[in-house]
Amino acid sequence: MGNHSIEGVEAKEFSVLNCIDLSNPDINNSVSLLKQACLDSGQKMKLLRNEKHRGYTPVLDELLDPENQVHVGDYKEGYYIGVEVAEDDPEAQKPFYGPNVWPAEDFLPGWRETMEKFHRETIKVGKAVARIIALALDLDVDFFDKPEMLGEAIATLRLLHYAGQISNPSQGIYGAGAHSDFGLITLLATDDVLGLQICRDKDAKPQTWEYVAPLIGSFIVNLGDMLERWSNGVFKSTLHRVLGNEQERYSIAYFLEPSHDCLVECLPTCKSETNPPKFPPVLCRDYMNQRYKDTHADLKIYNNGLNLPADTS
Ligand SMILES: O=C(O)CCC(=O)C(=O)O
Ligand SMILES: [Fe+2]
Repeated sequence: MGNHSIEGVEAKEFSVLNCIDLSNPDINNSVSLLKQACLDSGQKMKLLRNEKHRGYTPVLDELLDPENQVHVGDYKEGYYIGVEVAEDDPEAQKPFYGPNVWPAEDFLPGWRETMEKFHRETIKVGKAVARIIALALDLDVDFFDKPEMLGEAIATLRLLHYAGQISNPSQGIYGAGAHSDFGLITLLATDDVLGLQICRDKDAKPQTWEYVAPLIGSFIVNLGDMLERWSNGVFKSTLHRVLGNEQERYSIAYFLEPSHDCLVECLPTCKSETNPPKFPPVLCRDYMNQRYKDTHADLKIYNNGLNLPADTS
């Protein structure tokens, strides 16, 4: 990370955050193992995500932009891995805590260990970025480190695979529909296939979309909707989408949200008499439940085994 102060730094210079070096040979290994797993669709459905949002999410399971996606979901499949909490631990009562869904060790040897390590290491990066955000908002540097914040974070790793379905915005076909992520920030690692686009000014009409150039060995940092709410719009959440071309693409998203019981409300440093809060306070668990419900297929559609949402392409 560079030594720039936040104030007065042009938005472009924030790309110095790309210099966080997390290159880890294990990750390459896990990507090839994941590819192997993707070839076996019977296995995948055995690992189907559960009501805690852990496990495999099939193509079209998620629909992020219902207005433009004409009711066909995202052409991506994924695998959610959250904070591992044993079934008999009282914390597992919380909607986003519980045991993960893991493939059998002999099916993907070492995979669980690699993913758990990635989860542990990435949260440290997320907290480091959160400290910079805290300073930029005139808060104590450790504001987001408190237990009710990221001390007991909901932190979800999601491995994503785009099989090469070509997107066609005029027909509402997207790798991932336009959206902003739900939480504080998302750390995104991608392969070298172009696909991710951001819209810098989400209120502009028409919207302008630009590709984000992949940079191997670095994270793209997307700002989430809770940060927009906390900061009263000082930080706008990043509107983004993925366009597929015929190339296969892989990415890893690490979504960082505060504790279940965190009340996300306008920060004292972001409001004044002339600038009152723009958003009502929300409880993190309620907000997350609603956002997942709004964007993911009802699990009941999978009751008949391999039934996927209708693909009208
Ligand atoms: O695959 C990507 O680059 C982005 C994925 C994404 O935006 C998401 O899963 O929320
Ligand atoms: Fe996203």
